[in-house]
Amino acid sequence: MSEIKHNTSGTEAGAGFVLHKTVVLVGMMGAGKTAVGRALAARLGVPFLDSDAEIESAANMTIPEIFERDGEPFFRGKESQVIGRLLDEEKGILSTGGGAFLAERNRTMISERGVSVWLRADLEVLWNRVKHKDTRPLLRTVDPYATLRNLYEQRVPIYAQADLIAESDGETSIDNMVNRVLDALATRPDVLEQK
Ligand SMILES: Nc1ncnc2c1ncn2[C@@H]1O[C@H](COP(=O)(O)OP(=O)(O)OP(=O)(O)O)[C@@H](O)[C@H]1O
Ligand SMILES: O=C(O)C1=C[C@@H](O)[C@@H](O)[C@H](O)C1
Ligand SMILES: [Mg+2]
Repeated sequence: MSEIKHNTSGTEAGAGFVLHKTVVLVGMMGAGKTAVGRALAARLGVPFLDSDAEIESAANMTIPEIFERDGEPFFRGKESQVIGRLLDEEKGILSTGGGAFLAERNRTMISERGVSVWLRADLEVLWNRVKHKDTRPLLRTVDPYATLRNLYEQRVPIYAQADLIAESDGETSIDNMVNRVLDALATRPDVLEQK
């Protein structure tokens, strides 16, 4: 990876890009925020940040353990703090947790200090990606598919407020998703400038 230079105007990355604002990936569980965010950061040679991973390492607990011991409102408080800190610390690619964009204060921080990209996927695609894993406490219900569907219906209108959208269908590889996010960012040279 090429050397990363931090300065007041942006993070100078490899491949002739300068990142002027943090790119914040939002969307449902299983949308690919973590997987695509990591690959996008590697492609651009900029830092990769993940709010779920930061919360887990700060607490030295997994997300299901935090939900179980301290409850969801406690987790949401930590999530806001971590997103605020990561947006302040350095410019990079920030993958959020699936519920992060729902809180108005988080949306305000993100729109003031970054640019949001909604990784949109159909419910069935999301379900196929999350159904085998037990790491998402909100899906630990008697009917996790119905729970996911309810969350999807409630949340889609809020994710739709993101600045940009990249579509993820069942056939799109993680690398192709990176290209789609870059295509969306091509409309925003104020965020990602190609030298
Ligand atoms: N476009 C894709 N093609 C193939 N697999 C994908 C794609 N996007 C995500 N996946 C896979 O789906 C699973 C869930 O993806 P990921 O963990 O990145 O979702 P997330 O949006 O970060 O979810 P959460 O909100 O729970 O953190 C992972 O195994 C990931 O590798
Ligand atoms: O969609 C959600 O509300 C969540 C998604 C995950 O990323 C974690 O942040 C947590 O499991 C909650
Ligand atoms: Mg994730």
